[in-house]
Parts: sequence; C-alpha cells; structure tokens
Amino acid sequence: MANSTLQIHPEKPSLPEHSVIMPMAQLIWRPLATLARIHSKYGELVLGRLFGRKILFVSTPEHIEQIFNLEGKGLLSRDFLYDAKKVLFGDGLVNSGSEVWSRQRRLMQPLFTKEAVKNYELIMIEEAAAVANQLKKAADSPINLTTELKNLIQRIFIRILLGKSVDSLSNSAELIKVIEIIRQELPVQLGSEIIFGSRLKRFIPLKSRRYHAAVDYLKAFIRQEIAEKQENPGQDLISQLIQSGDRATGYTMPAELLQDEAVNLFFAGQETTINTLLWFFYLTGKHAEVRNKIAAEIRQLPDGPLNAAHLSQLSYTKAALNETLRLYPPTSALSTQTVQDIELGSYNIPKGTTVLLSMHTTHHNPRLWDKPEEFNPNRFLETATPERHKYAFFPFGGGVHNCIGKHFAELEMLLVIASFIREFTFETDITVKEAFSITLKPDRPIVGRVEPIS
Ligand code: HEM
Repeated sequence: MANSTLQIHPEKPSLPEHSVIMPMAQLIWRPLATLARIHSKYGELVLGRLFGRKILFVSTPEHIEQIFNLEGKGLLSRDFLYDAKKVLFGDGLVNSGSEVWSRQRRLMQPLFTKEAVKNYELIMIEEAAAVANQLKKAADSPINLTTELKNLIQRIFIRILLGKSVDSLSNSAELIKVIEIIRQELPVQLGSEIIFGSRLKRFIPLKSRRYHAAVDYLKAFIRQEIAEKQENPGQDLISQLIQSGDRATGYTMPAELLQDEAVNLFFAGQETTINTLLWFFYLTGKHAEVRNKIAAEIRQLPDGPLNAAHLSQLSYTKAALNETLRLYPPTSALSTQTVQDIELGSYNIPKGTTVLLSMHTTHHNPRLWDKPEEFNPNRFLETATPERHKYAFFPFGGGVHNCIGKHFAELEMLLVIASFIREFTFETDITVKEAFSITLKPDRPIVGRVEPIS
C-alpha cells in the first residue's frame, strides 16, 4: 500500500485540481445535482479542492462503511465544524468535540431505544388524530399539508420535550416566531461559516442580529424550563435528561449541556421528520396504486385506538416510507475530516482531508438500484429485497454518529401516517422539485385534496 499521496484508480483518473473549481463552485448553489455530476463524471471516489481545502467525495457503500469504521476508531472527526455550529448547537450531540460527545451520547442513548420512545406514543397519536379529524372535515377544499405537518410535528415535539402543550405557554407566539427565524436563517448562517470559515467571515457581513437574538431567546426559555424541572420533575424529555446519569462514574449533565442538548434535539429532529412526511404524502398522493395498498393495509388494523404495537402489521406502509427516504433523504450528505493519514480502499488519504458522504448520490446509484428514479416501495418488502450492502441505504447515517432519534422518528412518522390514513387519503397533482438547504425539502408547499374514508 502506498503511503504518500492519493492515487486514483487507473480507469477513473484523479482530477487535476484546476478542473474541479467550476463543479466545486456549483456545489455551493446546486449541491445534490453537482455531487451526482462529480461522481458520474470522475468516478466513485473523487478528490477535489475548494479554497485550499482537500475534499474527498465518497459514494460506494464499501467505502462509506470503511469511513464510518475509521471514524469510530478516532481517525476521522467532526471537530472541524465546531465553530460553524456552536452558536446554535453549543456542545450538544450534533456539535460536541469527541470527548464530550461520547459521554453525552452514552447518557442519552437509553432515552432513545425502540422501547423507550414508546413512552411518547400517546402524545404522538393524540396530536396526529386531532389534526387528522380537522383535515377530514376540510375535504371540500384544497389543503396545505406543509403548514399542517410543520405545526403538528412542532406541537408533538414541544409536548414531549416540555411536558406541556404549546397552547399552554404564555409566550407561545413569541416562541414560534423565534423558532421560525432560526429555521429560516440557519442554512445561511451555517453555510457561510462552513464555506468562508471564521477567517474570511470577518470580511463578509453575514452575521444576523435577528438570528442571534432568536437563538438567545430560545436558549433563555429552555434554561428557565430546566430550572423549573429541576425543582419539579415530570415525565417530559427534559426531566429525563436531568435524571439521566452514568452509574459507574456518578456523572450527570450540567445545566449548560442540558440546554444545548434540548436545542440540538429540537433542530435535528423536526425538519427531517416534517420533510420526510411531506415527500411521503407527495409521492403517495401521486401514485394511486401505492396509496390504495397503504390504505387497505391500514384499514385492516383492529378498530379502536391506534398503538405502537399495530405498526408491525404495516409492512407495505413501512416499505413506502423507506422508499421515500431512499429517494429524498432529508439529511442528504454528511461530512467528516481525517485527523491523520488513512487508507481507504487502495488509496492513501492525507490528514486534513474533508470527506463528503452523500446518501443522496448512493441512494440514486444505478449500480445499486434498478431504475433508481422510480418510486417503488416493493424494493423494501422483506420478500422482494435482494442482498444489498447495509450502506446502500443509510438515511439515518451510520457508525458512531448515527441518528440517535431514528426509532423516535420511525415511530412518529408511522403513527402520523396511520392516524391520517385511517381518516382520509391524500391526492395531489402538483409537481415539485428538490430544494436543498440543510435538509432536502420540496421547493413549494404540498397542496392537495383529502378523500375521507367512511
Ligand atoms: C426522518 C427523520 C430523521 C432523519 C432522516 C435523521 C437523519 C440523521 C442523520 C443522517 C444523522 C447523522 C448526521 C451526521 O452524521 O452528521 C442524524 C444525527 C442526529 N439526529 Fe437525526 N434524523 C431524523 C430524526 C431525528 C429525530 C426525531 C431526532 C431527535 C428526537 C434526531 C436527533 C439527532 C441527533 C441528536 C443527531 C446527532 C447524533 C450524534 O452525532 O451523536 N434525529 N440524524
């Protein structure tokens, strides 16, 4: 194995650095199409350079698995993005340096197991059923699912996090306003930090007072909630985070980290879930055959209130949800960085290389997926699934930084889908395109009609 510079596979030659300047610039404006183009033009493992930074584009499941394994051994790390994310995410899981991260992850993991998240099923079902009932009554006019799902997922998350309904908060209007400001400005704030870095950013006036004020307001609000729950703990997620501790060492989370983790969960968990559900209803809204099969499966559930145990009977619905996550993974790419030289496949990758893993590219690779652009839930049915590498499909990431909220998200999405489709089916004839900011979303609202199920 060579131990010096990167050697590109003979039939997929290495990019001369100057030739990647144009595609790399386009990467900023049209990231997903550009990533796909870089891979289709230059190969499955491509080295480029942007503003002096070496970037390695990785898209094959075998290389992705190797990267995750090496990251687990500490040879790659996310620490290089720390400054970019710290304003909002502080030292929470999404951003903490390796040492803080591993202690926090160990403490929080037990609250997010498949069993543990079932504690939240009643809140999820209650909130989803209330919206489903309202929408069923609106059968005569077009509905905007984007607004409805955004409000619903926000209501569910606030109730789980705080143990109270958003309507019961005296500052609910202000809170919703600041959350919206953060959502709108986060992509620019984060993007500019990542692209320009703190050195260049000093000369570019992108700092938004509105954004910083909104982050301060949200953090102060969460601090106050933490103080209340330290006095009076409940069943909510903040109280559970307060009580979580490392038995071996007696370590519990300091209030500052608690605040950061609450903010991290808030922003990591909602956009991803909302956008997956939007793509799901968009795709099934346009594919009558799939929609009818899902409705038939959900109609077969026993009468009476829905519960998490019913979800094991929804194999076709789950397959359609996975197929949605394949086509439109809301977190479409991940980045990490080598902290020393590593070996990847038959190449040596130097220390300091930023590694970009694009699940969007992998999920659309025709070598891995037959007719990759087709919406075909059958690929995910157990009976039909061919042998497939575990990283041919990885919407929740992988390795040590895999999504802690995977079981939470799967439970919530299936309960929302089942609650809705018990009351109505949703049809749409609009056509939307992919819009990428931090998550992959439809470029305009998902509007359509509901057909009540009698
Ligand atoms: C469809 C829904 C979701 C998708 C597709 C998704 C996807 C992901 C992905 C790909 C990562 C890895 C990011 C990276 O490696 O840089 C991640 C991390 C994370 N997700 Fe999710 N997520 C979803 C829902 C949620 C929910 C509901 C929560 C919380 C309730 C959550 C909390 C987190 C956190 C805290 C991390 C950071 C984990 C760590 O680094 O230890 N996610 N998610």
